[in-house]
Amino acid sequence: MTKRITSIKEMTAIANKHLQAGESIGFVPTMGALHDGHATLMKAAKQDNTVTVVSVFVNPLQFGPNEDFDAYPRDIDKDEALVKGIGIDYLFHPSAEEMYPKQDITLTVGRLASVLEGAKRPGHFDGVVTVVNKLFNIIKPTRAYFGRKDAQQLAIIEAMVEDFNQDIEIRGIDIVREADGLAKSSRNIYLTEAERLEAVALYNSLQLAKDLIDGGERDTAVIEEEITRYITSYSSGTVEEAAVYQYPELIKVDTLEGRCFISLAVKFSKARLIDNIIIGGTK
Ligand SMILES: Nc1ncnc2c1ncn2[C@@H]1O[C@H](COP(=O)(O)OP(=O)(O)OP(=O)(O)O)[C@@H](O)[C@H]1O
Ligand SMILES: CC(C)(CO)[C@@H](O)C(=O)[O-]
Ligand code: BAL
Repeated sequence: MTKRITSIKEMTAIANKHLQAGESIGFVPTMGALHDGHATLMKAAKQDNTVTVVSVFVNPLQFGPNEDFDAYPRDIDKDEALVKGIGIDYLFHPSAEEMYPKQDITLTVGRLASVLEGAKRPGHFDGVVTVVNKLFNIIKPTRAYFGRKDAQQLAIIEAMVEDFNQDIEIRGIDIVREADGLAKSSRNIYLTEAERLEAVALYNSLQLAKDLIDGGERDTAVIEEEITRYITSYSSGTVEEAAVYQYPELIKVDTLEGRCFISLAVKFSKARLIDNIIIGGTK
């Protein structure tokens, strides 16, 4: 039975009770509009831990002034049904007033946020680490689960727990995709019918890049150009970013070497989608 909790005080008391009993807490932070990608994170949390917590909170701090905070899909009852179906113990769903009564102090990420999504969405990762820190302090997880779809977010959270000496194991979970390869995302609902069909171009272009790499291509400029050419030829989307970065250092590389990922951001009429493929490593 899942218990829905909106109060920070109650959530913390429950977390303390479980930790004092020697139980482990697995935590999945989300912004709701839950889908199979989130479900995979939840199942991993359930498998690894005694107690599981999922948070649903559309965090105002990580949205820019011209972004989709108001339009972001919200349906807590539907989310609760999915969370219940998986057998999660607690659904933490605080209000913005509960989470940010004062907001006198927020965190800043620095270099890791100066590229990729951080460069395109100024302040975004400051908002993410601020809310994830608060959620970690409230829920005190033993392990926390993040999707590899948001590769830069995962790298930043890993750096945060290291820099702040937080004794929390961060687990990255592989990207869950639709049957045609499109990465599952709450924002896919913004796609028109025609764009939904075209959006498979993101995945296909990353597969094309993988084929080039498997065929020996090491020049990242060539790989980036091919991805852009493919997306532009097969969809109406605009490529905002197609770039190869070292993971987890998030340094742009000219030649493929070691653990890298190709990051892709494409803007359709309303939806801005991201995807990536990891090369030469496991994270
Ligand atoms: N397709 C997916 N595969 C694996 N993990 C995912 C997938 N989609 C989301 N996640 C992960 O779920 C967590 C919560 O993400 P979030 O609630 O923002 O969902 P989302 O579908 O990514 O939404 P958005 O459309 O805002 O990107 C994040 O760690 C994210 O990386
Ligand atoms: C981690 C997160 C829940 C913080 O608001 C969000 O950035 C997300 O859904 O990936
Ligand atoms: N999944 C990342 C959260 C965001 O786009 O704000």
